[in-house]
Amino acid sequence: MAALLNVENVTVKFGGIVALQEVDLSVRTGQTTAILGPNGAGKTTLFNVIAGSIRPTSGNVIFEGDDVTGKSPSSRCHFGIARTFQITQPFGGLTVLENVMVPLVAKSTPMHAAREEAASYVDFVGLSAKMDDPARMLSTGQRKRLELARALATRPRLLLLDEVTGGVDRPSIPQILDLIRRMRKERGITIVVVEHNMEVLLGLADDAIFLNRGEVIVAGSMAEVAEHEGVRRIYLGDGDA
Ligand SMILES: Nc1ncnc2c1ncn2[C@@H]1O[C@H](COP(=O)(O)OP(=O)(O)OP(=O)(O)O)[C@@H](O)[C@H]1O
Repeated sequence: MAALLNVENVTVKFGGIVALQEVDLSVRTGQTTAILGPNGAGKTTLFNVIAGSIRPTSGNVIFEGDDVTGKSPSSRCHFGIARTFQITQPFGGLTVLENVMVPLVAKSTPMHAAREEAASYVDFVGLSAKMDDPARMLSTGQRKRLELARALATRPRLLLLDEVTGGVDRPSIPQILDLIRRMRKERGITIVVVEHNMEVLLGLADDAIFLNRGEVIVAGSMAEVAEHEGVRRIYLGDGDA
């Protein structure tokens, strides 16, 4: 299957710290890819390199054949790359619907069409009943769903999810995972996730890359990577930590 995104030989240095060392990653079209690793492994740095908020010291990021390495996050958004944040950032004073309309209006969608399209995303994430409530009234799980609706409103082909179940109460997690799976299946969106919960990862990801100290230790199918002893040690508590 063709790759939608390729990270090629990317190194990121912060002063003397090498956060990523010659990392390659291929994200297959229509699949969900997980970035795994212990604390400080470079997961967030790799995520930010793909999102465009960190520019690599060397190496390239190629999206659908275009070199987007030097492009800003907002310009990547036009290419079809969207991201969510670990700490959600809705406009608290705007309603749920208005929050989802923002990216559409920013793309010069006429107001009536923006309202209609935004309502379809609000419905897709299961927040129709909250449509006219101010975003600040939402629970953490509902905010995560609003974040997904806002991401959909950028009409992405690649969606980057940062700890999408972080801070969400356990009973609400399956609904969010179901939504993400539907984004992939029904809308064909390719997904990259950074996530600490192995149970979540196993239920979500097709492919995975495992980093340690900025280097790729293993990459392949999620099932294969989950069997790697380094992954088992960190995520499943096998052996000495
Ligand atoms: N802005 C920065 N300035 C200096 N060093 C940084 C910066 N961002 C990350 N680092 C360092 O780069 C390395 C990789 O960090 P990164 O946050 O990517 O790891 P991570 O795998 O996401 O870790 P965690 O699971 O703890 O979030 C770490 O040594 C970190 O201290």
